[in-house]
Amino acid sequence: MKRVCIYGAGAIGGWIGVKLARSGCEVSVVARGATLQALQADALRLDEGGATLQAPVRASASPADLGVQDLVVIAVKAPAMAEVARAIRPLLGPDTIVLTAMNGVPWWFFEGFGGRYAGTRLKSIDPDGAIAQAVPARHIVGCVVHASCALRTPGHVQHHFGNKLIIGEPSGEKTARVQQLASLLAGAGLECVLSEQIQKDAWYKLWGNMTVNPVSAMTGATTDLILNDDLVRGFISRVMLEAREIGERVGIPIAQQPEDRHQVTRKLGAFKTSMLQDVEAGKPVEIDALVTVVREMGEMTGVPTPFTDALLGLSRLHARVHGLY
Ligand SMILES: NC(=O)C1=CN([C@@H]2O[C@H](COP(=O)(O)OP(=O)(O)OC[C@H]3O[C@@H](n4cnc5c(N)ncnc54)[C@H](OP(=O)(O)O)[C@@H]3O)[C@@H](O)[C@H]2O)C=CC1
Ligand SMILES: CC(C)(CO)C(=O)C(=O)O
Repeated sequence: MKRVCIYGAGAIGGWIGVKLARSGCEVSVVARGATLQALQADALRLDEGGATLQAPVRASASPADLGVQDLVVIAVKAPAMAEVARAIRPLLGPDTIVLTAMNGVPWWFFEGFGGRYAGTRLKSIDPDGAIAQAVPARHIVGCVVHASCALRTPGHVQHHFGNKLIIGEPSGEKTARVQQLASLLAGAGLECVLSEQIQKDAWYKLWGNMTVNPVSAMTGATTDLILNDDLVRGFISRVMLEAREIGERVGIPIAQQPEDRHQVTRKLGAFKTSMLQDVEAGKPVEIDALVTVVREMGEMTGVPTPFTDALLGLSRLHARVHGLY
């Protein structure tokens, strides 16, 4: 697995890209705007543990310039996926793996999983099926990112904490290719965990950030302030109980109480969520992949979602008023 393309060299894509390039992969990048300019002039850079690591990469706005890859890492924010789908084709050969390093419920969630819901297309994620058509499910390996990175400047990433990528085939099978990919990522210095059921890992992460992220986006509050406010914490716990019931019905039960999950988030301290960072940067927010989709899955499974609906209505309105949705 030598030829690797990072689609979206922001905080997470840049972090993974530098790691893979320095472990011997031939890394290219699909980028645009200021990031493209920066990477055509200079190396991709990563500040980590007091050192700056550099990796020269081939950057283009056009996937056709980069050609068929062994591995494509998609690390854009969810609202950018429709555009990625329109352009990604030249990167995909018959054996290309597409690793989706993104938060939220991915478009392939019910591929090879979900019992009676198997194969369901989530309209809030992939309204017309164009994403699934552009990236056929056979290419997908799922990925849940447990790390925090931010952009210092375009093409220059600051790693904050966490080094873990949980990966897995949507079917849960331990295929040769997923094991090979896990070795590649581990060889690049990333802690790589092979999941039994990647949908469950994605859902557990979502269980925390589907609430804290939009509340932070609306209020400007860091995670500590959100969890220290009894009324806000009570509200988001009610949203989480709805999501937990939905997860139970689709086959991904969570054997925890919302308070247990809050303890995980509390460990982050006074942390600005990625959605708050997006609001501050004037970038589109990942509301559909984090919240709208839970409402959709509530309708699908017959779980009433009054608290989720309130959170969605308010956060969507906030984002619309600020031109971010
Ligand atoms: N940052 C973090 O710590 C964590 C992030 N995540 C998740 O990882 C995913 C990526 O997040 P993050 O790295 O923070 O996001 P960033 O916004 O930092 O990076 C996304 C990058 O994708 C680029 N991009 C978007 N559309 C295109 C396009 N059509 N062509 C080329 N490049 C494109 C953006 O370019 P441009 O700047 O021009 O828009 C940007 O450089 C998200 O789902 C996020 O929720 C998960 C865990 C932690
Ligand atoms: C803050 C955290 C870790 C949980 O809400 C997160 O996932 C994010 O910032 O996107």
